[in-house]
Amino acid sequence: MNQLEKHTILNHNDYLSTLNDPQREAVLHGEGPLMIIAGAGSGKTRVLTYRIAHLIENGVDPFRILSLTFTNKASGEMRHRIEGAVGTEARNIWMGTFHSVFAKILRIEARYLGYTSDFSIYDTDDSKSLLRSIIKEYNLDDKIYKANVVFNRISGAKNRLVSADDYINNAAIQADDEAAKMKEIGRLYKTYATRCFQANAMDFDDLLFNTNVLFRDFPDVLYKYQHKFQHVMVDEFQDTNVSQYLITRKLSAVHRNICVVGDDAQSIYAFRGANIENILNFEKDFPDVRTIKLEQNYRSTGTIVNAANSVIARNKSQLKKETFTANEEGSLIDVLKAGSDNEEGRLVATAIFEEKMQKALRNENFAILYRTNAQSRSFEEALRKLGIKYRIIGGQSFYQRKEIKDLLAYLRFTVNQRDEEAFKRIINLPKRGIGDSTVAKIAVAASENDLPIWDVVANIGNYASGRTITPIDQFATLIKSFKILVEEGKDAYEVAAHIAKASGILRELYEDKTVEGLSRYENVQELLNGIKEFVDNPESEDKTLSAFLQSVSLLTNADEPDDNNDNDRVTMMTIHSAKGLEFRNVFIVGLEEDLFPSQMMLESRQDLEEERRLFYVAITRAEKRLSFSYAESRYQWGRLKMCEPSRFLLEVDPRYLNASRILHGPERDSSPSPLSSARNLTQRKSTEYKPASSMAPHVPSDGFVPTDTFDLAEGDKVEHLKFGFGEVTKIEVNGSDRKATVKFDLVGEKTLLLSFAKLRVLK
Ligand SMILES: Nc1ncnc2c1ncn2[C@@H]1O[C@H](COP(=O)(O)OP(=O)(O)OP(=O)(O)O)[C@@H](O)[C@H]1O
Ligand SMILES: [Mg+2]
Repeated sequence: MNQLEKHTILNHNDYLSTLNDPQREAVLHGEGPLMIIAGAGSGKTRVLTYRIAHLIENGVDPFRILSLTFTNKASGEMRHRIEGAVGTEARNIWMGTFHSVFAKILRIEARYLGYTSDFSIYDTDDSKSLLRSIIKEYNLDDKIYKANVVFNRISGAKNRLVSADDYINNAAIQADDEAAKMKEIGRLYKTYATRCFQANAMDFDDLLFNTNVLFRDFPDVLYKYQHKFQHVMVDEFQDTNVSQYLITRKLSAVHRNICVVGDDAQSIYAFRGANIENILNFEKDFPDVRTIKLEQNYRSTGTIVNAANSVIARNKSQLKKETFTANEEGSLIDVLKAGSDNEEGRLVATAIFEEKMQKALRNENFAILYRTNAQSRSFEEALRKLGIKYRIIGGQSFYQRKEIKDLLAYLRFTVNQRDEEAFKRIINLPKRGIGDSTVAKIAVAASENDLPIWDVVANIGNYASGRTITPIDQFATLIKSFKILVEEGKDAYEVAAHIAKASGILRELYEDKTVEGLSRYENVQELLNGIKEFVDNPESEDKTLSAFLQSVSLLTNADEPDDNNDNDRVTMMTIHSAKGLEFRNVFIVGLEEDLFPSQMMLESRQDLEEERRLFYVAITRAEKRLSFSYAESRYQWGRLKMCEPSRFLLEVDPRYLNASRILHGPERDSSPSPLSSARNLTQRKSTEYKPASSMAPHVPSDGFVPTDTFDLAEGDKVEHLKFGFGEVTKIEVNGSDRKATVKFDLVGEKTLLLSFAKLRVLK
């Protein structure tokens, strides 16, 4: 069963009977604003789905329903389920992410903003590359003005609806950046925005920013959509930012049928401007809102729900709500302790292997969740060695691969000859002897003369002389020949297949006989297959290249196309992209200080609380079984670094942790290959997994050791790495599960699990 089939397709008659009372009340709620703020797994998304089905069954035209979700995948699943209830009419719902839905509206209304409907969408790489060239053109110090940092500043401004001019004219807004010695952000922002506009391109933030401008400056356009959308629904409402909220509020101002669902405890995008205030503002903006509470969790075992509650209760800023479950208690949470990151990979992979065998599970029942994408490597290697298939959501996804971006850049430039980033990517690809400085000169000439880049390229004789003219002329002729195909009305596949050949991309990859070359060649083939599928799909009304580009430009990393025949894979992804999803068994890995909570999030209480919400999101993805893991050392920037268990491990009520199963790896990182160990499970178990109590003491130089390696008694004075000095007031032993209650001078009483709390006894 995959994620999709797991949810039985809605049956026309019986779906109301599968809801509890408050859920049914929400589904049947008639006109007027509705808000559901409720804990994880309580059926918010289910309510939204059934509500849409119910509206359609009662005569609401699907074209007049707008439903905003977090990933395209989530909206695909929703649509699929609604289709089961109401039939193909479900395809007409305006459903998708904020970005995809508003890109669609912006294409229709592009002319109001001075764009053509073929505008390109710059991804983050394009944006940063453009900024890098501007920073260079201005001769700014790129150690202070890092493209990444500048990009984030501009993005932050856009998400607060601050335009470049607003920025330049407002000293208060600039204060932060000036304090960071970045006085030039305003000028960079302004030039960046101008260059994007000249390139007929919008970046991700512009899709929201420009939608706001469109609705602010063109009341008749707003009027049209306000009247069109009779019902507006928003899932994951806690993560909408100001700009998204404003759009939804305006769109629902006429009919006032707005239904938002979310969970403040799962708000994890404050760094992108998401604002819990939205939830509070909603009640002000819609004083007649009907608020419905959902308190029963249907997803997870009692242990998992209680563990999650014990963690989130530590956050000061949260709305009061209770979650309980009628599901079984389930097994305790395992804690896997590894000597190194490689060993952590092996422990997790072997645990998956064993659980699969013992319970006859499938790969897709498992998910490994980490804080940062870079952590995937050790798990990938270990899973591969055990022959367990996996899929990485995010990271180097298909559409991020170089050869795919190269061909897409050709396609983009064919459709929009003002696209500066696409131009830079392809002008010398395959190599034509056109150097970076020539490319920079072309960009500057275009910018100085306020011309689209294409006008300079197509008339290069007017702007340059010498050797470079011939290859640029040839390039211009090539692009013109591609444009003719589009103008003749050829479909996306015909044009793209021709471009792949005529540009020389396919030939170059074909001639590269290395393994990487071959796989790149296959990737390009795969992209062409995808375009063919798009063209042949009866659901694609518009089969032009431009329509295809629109459909792929907003695929987020979480929206990787599933490999049809091979869905049975372990899922690996960051916690951020796991939002809204659920898996039978979940491993939360890398639970170490500075990694999770991330070092960057330790500076303020707000940041730490956001990080804790992220931990809460991770825990609540699990249905039946949850495991934590951490490594005692890992390489970072080429140096071996000792790591300390995450404070979050200590924050989970120890009642829910399976201390007797704190699984240790071998003392040193010299275990046999996991493949051979998998064949000898029983034998390996006795050598590799040692219960905590039988571990030989390993005393690091700082004197802090897991306390179960020596005797500790009530009355002992101890020092803890995080909590400081304290006195042991109680010791509890339950099998090999040992806990100590310590009264700390600074932070008060804490109950610690002795197998991983690192204490030093003061004699
Ligand atoms: N009344 C119900 N009876 C049986 N199963 C239910 C019921 N309500 C929800 N579920 C199931 O519980 C699980 C969680 O539901 P859902 O994903 O809608 O929760 P959610 O509140 O959106 O969670 P999250 O906050 O993580 O997004 C799903 O598998 C869903 O099908
Ligand atoms: Mg949900």
